[in-house]
Amino acid sequence: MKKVLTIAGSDPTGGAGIQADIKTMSAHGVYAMSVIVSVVAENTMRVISIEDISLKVIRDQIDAVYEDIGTDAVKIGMLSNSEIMVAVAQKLREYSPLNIVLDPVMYAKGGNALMAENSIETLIKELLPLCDLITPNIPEAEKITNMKIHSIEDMKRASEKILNYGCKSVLLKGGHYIGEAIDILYDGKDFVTYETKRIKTKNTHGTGCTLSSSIASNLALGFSLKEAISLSKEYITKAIEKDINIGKGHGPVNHFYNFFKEEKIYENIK
Ligand SMILES: Nc1ncnc2c1ncn2[C@@H]1O[C@H](COP(=O)(O)OP(=O)(O)OP(=O)(O)O)[C@@H](O)[C@H]1O
Ligand SMILES: Cc1ncc(CO)c(N)n1
Repeated sequence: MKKVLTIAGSDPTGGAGIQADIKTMSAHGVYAMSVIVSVVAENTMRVISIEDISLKVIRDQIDAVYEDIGTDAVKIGMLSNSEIMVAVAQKLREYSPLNIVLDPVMYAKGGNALMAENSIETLIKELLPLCDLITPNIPEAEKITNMKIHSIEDMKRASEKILNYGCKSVLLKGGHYIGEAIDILYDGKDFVTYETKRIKTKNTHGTGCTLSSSIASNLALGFSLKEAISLSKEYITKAIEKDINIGKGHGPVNHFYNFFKEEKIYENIK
């Protein structure tokens, strides 16, 4: 069985963060593990409070995973400050896991900060060079590159700039763009566009967490990066489409619909 680790924050209402990651990974037939770096008291409407786990316990959790089980892919989500980023980066350098997917979470859907503004430099310096893929949304890409993104051309220019910081590839997500839901992959050679129709819904809490966990799972299962993203784009689109309408705000997506029966490619899960 393939094993995937998420290093991220937790959401007690189960729509984003660690909980969304574990649901997504389980739906892909991989064994999910988690290192919790912050406990976020949040729901579909707002963030109430955030408590970071101590650096020691973050490091110990990562050691616990690698001492015993190991990973085929790692998804990194919310890292709330520079000290946590440095601690996680140091452990990643120590264990050199394959298939690192970084979702540079900065804000919750309601606009609350999940990452300290002054830690962007650390994110760029410490974590980007370790990543196989980074999956920023448009506001996150704007912060990383210090440029405004208003068009597909701007998305491409921003991806080139982010790749120069040392990660192997960039998937710039267009969930926040007007028009269709267009994500663009840049791997240093080609731009690949993944486009679906925009679904009319308010229930998009945790879409980024779900997409990055799905990509990490598909990479662990042995798919190439381009295949993994294509399958994951299909997964997130169906998860948004099969609306479950939970909560009073931006509700979670659906991990419970049996996508596998529809997807021949998943018949051989071991
Ligand atoms: N309304 C929508 N219809 C179809 N696809 C969508 C919609 N909203 C987002 N997506 C897709 O969902 C994925 C996640 O993108 P998005 O930009 O929403 O991430 P995000 O802002 O990081 O999410 P979050 O921070 O809430 O976890 C992308 O593939 C994007 O194209
Ligand atoms: C813990 C956590 N991670 C990520 C996001 C972004 O969706 C969120 N709202 N909460």
